[in-house]
Amino acid sequence: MPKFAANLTMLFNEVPFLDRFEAAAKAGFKYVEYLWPYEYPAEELKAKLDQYGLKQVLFNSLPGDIEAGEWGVSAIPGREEESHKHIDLALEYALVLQCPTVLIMGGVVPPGESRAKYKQTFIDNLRYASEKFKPHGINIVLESLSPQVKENYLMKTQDDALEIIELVERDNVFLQLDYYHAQNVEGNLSRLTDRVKNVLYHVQIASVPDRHEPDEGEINYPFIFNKLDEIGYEGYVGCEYKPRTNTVDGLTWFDAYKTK
Ligand SMILES: O=C(O)C(=O)[C@H](O)CO
Ligand SMILES: [Mg+2]
Repeated sequence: MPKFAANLTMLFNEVPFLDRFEAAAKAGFKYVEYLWPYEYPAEELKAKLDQYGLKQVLFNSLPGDIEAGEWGVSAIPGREEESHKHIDLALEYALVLQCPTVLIMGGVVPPGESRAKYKQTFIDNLRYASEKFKPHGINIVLESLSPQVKENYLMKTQDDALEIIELVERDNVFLQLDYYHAQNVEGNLSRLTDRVKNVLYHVQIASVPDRHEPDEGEINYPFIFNKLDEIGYEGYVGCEYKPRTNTVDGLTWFDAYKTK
């Protein structure tokens, strides 16, 4: 049975961020993820995790200048030094938070720019991250994003991410499969799950088309959860969705999976 992680960036927005740890624990979650921890001292977040008996299972490297449309700098030629600073900072936080996995954000490839150059830049920076994280047993994941969320992001299909994982040639770089994006871009989710299973390390879920709770829309998540069990997936499943109304009211789907 999947191990579900509350995504505190998307869930429990009814309360301030630092109160979401308690809310998630009260709702029955044992694991949490969120996009970026950097607004708070790592020690303060670790104290929250400990206070509510939660394990942090994922967070991301910094996104760069979101206002300017950036979504990661590690794929952007000329920003290598900044990328390495982001990676070093992510390592600092991962060690304090005892978080086993970091998503390294690649970046947007502006129209007219060489995708090949961005891809090679990302590969080089991932190798840097791999070397830094390896001694601490921390793994890296890459995620492909649908154009309606982030147009011209370096990785759109799962094959885009698989290609980079292969080219990086490091044994601590894996795939984060977000079924919301995968359904929007390519569908065929059960066969896709089979195809990526050897490098599948983190999963995220949300309904399609509205990115709400996994109990509506065009994806049959109970079937997907059984599929993940079938392939022996032992990672986490991040609940990265926008609640229809109130987070807790929308968690009825979770009742069947909550570890008592
Ligand atoms: O956008 C998503 O689906 C993510 O999981 C990343 O955290 C940010 O792109
Ligand atoms: Mg995601």
